[in-house]
Amino acid sequence: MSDFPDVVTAAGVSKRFGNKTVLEDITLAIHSAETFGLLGPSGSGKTTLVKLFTGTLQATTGQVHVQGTLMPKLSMLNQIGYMAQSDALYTELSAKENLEFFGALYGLKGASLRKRIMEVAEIVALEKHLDKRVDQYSGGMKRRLSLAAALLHQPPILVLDEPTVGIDPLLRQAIWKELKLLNEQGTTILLTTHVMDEAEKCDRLGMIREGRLLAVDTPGELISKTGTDSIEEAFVYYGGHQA
Ligand SMILES: Nc1ncnc2c1ncn2[C@@H]1O[C@H](COP(=O)(O)OP(=O)(O)OP(=O)(O)O)[C@@H](O)[C@H]1O
Repeated sequence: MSDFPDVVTAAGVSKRFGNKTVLEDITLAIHSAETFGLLGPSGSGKTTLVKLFTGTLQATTGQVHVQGTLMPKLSMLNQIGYMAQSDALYTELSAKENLEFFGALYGLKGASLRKRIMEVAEIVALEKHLDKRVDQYSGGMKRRLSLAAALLHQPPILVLDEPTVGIDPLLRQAIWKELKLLNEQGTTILLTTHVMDEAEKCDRLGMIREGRLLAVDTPGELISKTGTDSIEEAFVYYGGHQA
């Protein structure tokens, strides 16, 4: 487990593209070994925010720190498993070759890489499809392979941008079980979601709309503070459209 109680922090973070402000004055701390969900409608800035956390983008103003290190910082890549929204896979290669490639990037090799590939393939139920070329994969299989790639190097921080889109409910449950297990073992998980029942599984939620963080709390507190019956209603209360 990390020595830093707040593993990922944003302090007064704004992000502009040209003259368009996409994130405005975001201050947020993600605690060690929690599952933190970012919930917001399409275009609200979730992906941009996670890209700032992974160091894929740089804040226009304000600061992002990961484990106390100012981002972006290339050397922090090993600490983060990032599953982007669009799958960054080599479609002309097999799933196994993709995992070998990503494993090598993280310095894994030989028997330990082979063992780890089997472990992550099992987590996402792709062990029987490892030799198939990725261009023969369905959308959901590609998502699962992307998740497997993010898990390969056992990073202390997982950043998952809509991890279960296109994944059937049974497998989604299995993946959540695995995420919770990783959590218990000390992995910090930050994810974005549109799915309300997933939001309820998070330890804390950040509700985001039009680039602003509207509220951060546990699902239970968000519901009781707003006097509503569900996360969906709480989100609407805070001025969000239904996600
Ligand atoms: N590189 C870019 N240049 C200009 N505008 C951008 C860029 N990247 C994102 N945006 C804009 O920033 C806003 C937030 O986008 P972002 O992808 O962060 O939202 P999101 O909440 O993740 O949406 P979704 O749920 O649909 O993925 C959108 O209006 C988008 O068009």
